[in-house]
Amino acid sequence: MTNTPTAQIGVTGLATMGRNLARNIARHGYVTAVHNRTESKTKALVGEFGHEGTFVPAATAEEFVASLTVPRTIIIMVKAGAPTDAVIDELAPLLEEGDILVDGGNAHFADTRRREVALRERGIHFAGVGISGGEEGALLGPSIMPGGSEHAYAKLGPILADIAVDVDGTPCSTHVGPDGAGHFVKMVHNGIEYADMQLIAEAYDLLRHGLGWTPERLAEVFESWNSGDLESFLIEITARVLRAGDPSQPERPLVDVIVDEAEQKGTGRWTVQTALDLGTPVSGIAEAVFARALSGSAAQRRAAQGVLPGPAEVPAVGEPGGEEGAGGFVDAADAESFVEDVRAALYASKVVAYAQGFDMIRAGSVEYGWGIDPGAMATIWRGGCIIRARFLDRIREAYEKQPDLPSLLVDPYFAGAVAAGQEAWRRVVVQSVQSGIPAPGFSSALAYYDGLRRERSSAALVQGLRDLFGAHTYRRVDRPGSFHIDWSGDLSESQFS
Ligand SMILES: NC(=O)C1=CN([C@@H]2O[C@H](COP(=O)(O)OP(=O)(O)OC[C@H]3O[C@@H](n4cnc5c(N)ncnc54)[C@H](OP(=O)(O)O)[C@@H]3O)[C@@H](O)[C@H]2O)C=CC1
Ligand SMILES: O=C(CO)[C@H](O)[C@H](O)COP(=O)(O)O
Repeated sequence: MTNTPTAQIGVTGLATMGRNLARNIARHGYVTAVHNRTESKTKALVGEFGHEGTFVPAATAEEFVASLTVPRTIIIMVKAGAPTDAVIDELAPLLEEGDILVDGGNAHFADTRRREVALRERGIHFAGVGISGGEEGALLGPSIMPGGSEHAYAKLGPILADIAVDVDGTPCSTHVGPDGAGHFVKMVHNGIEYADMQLIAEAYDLLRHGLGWTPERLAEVFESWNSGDLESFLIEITARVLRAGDPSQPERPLVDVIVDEAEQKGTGRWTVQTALDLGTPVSGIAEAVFARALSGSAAQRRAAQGVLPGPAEVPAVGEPGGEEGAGGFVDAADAESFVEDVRAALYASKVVAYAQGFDMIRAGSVEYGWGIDPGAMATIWRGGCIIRARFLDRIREAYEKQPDLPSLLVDPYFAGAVAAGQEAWRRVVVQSVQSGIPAPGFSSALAYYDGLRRERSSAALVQGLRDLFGAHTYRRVDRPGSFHIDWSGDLSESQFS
């Protein structure tokens, strides 16, 4: 099979994401070259969906590159890490100066920076592009976070805007910034995704054990929440999962037969690792990553069961999957107000998680000189991606009004919304502690909120301790400079600068 150069764009890597992305591109009228390491996937795509557009199948990397018009645009959609390097190593020698190579996978932004430099030396434009929306989004319109040079974006931008989902006439794709900026923002997106899911899971856990309601009844609660401030894709699919029955025994809730150990591919962990380097407290994302790790610590969990007691005075909780009204720690008469408290706690904690994520985007942008516009990120996350949510429009507005907003939490709308729910939030955290139902996302978000708003923090004592054991010095509230106490002598103070 020898291809003449007719294809406007190529996609290599035709698994879940690449296959649907290629279909999306072809459906928009682009002649699309398709290639996969294992050729059967290429044949399957063209055999099943060839009628949707003009595909140019290629059996080898050489045929694939030869089928593209010059300068070439190629999107790589393979497993992140070593597989991406392997594909780049195979393609790069076949490319020419001016060609554009796009990595649409979930790459670590540091890898993207490294690859961009290496390929730039060969005259190839490398663009790291974050794509979110899963299988369905890739086909019907994802949210796209393109990084890379202005030059690459000039050619790539219109294609990505065509295939991205549209919200209120605006495509959910915009140039994020140079080199690793797109993958950095995608990484933080996924970190927020972790935090959001953890908070939803905590809300479910508290409601389930607090009220003793069935998952099906709780699905109704989440459905009702989805018509208010919490409206989002994740709340919508929570209702779907809770409503689902076990396919092999439909009267049993699916959620009760799924092993309670959350897995992870790594983007949440990368977010936290990077946040530690940047010094940005993304406690909501960190709690979510650690909660997944704890859930997966099967041996320790087994060892602790029946050994570590819980609170003695808590009434018996209905068996998971038991009858409605089997009993929880909340009095039946208080059920409605408990549901409303949990909703308020979820919303406030979610605002904190997003505020922390946006802080991290700003910190990364400053560190790497990317010039990322946070409001533009909120705009492209309004549709297509996993964290799409009604309140992202509010976040967009907040940054439009004040681009240098110090924290989303001090925007008047969000400050008011969180203040309105804070008493309920505190009640829920107290209740979780008293009942022994862990809610690390809710409680750490509340601790962050209190840490942010208090005039004086406990860190003054930490500084005093550091000065005592290590002469690390401290600053004073009443005059500039660094100071140290002669702790082993006469307790006199000396000034260092
Ligand atoms: N699945 C999702 O919901 C999302 C995934 N992503 C990201 O998109 C990318 C693609 O994801 P997905 O479609 O799920 O596929 P996978 O991450 O499961 O990767 C499978 C693809 O990678 C190819 N591949 C693996 N190793 C190599 C190699 N050494 N050389 C060449 N090709 C290789 C496979 O080829 P072969 O068929 O020959 O094995 C196949 O095409 C990933 O980076 C993922 O993180 C982003 C957003 C959402
Ligand atoms: O990128 C995504 C969505 O935007 C994926 O859904 C994400 O990679 C899932 O991550 P994990 O398996 O770690 O939960």
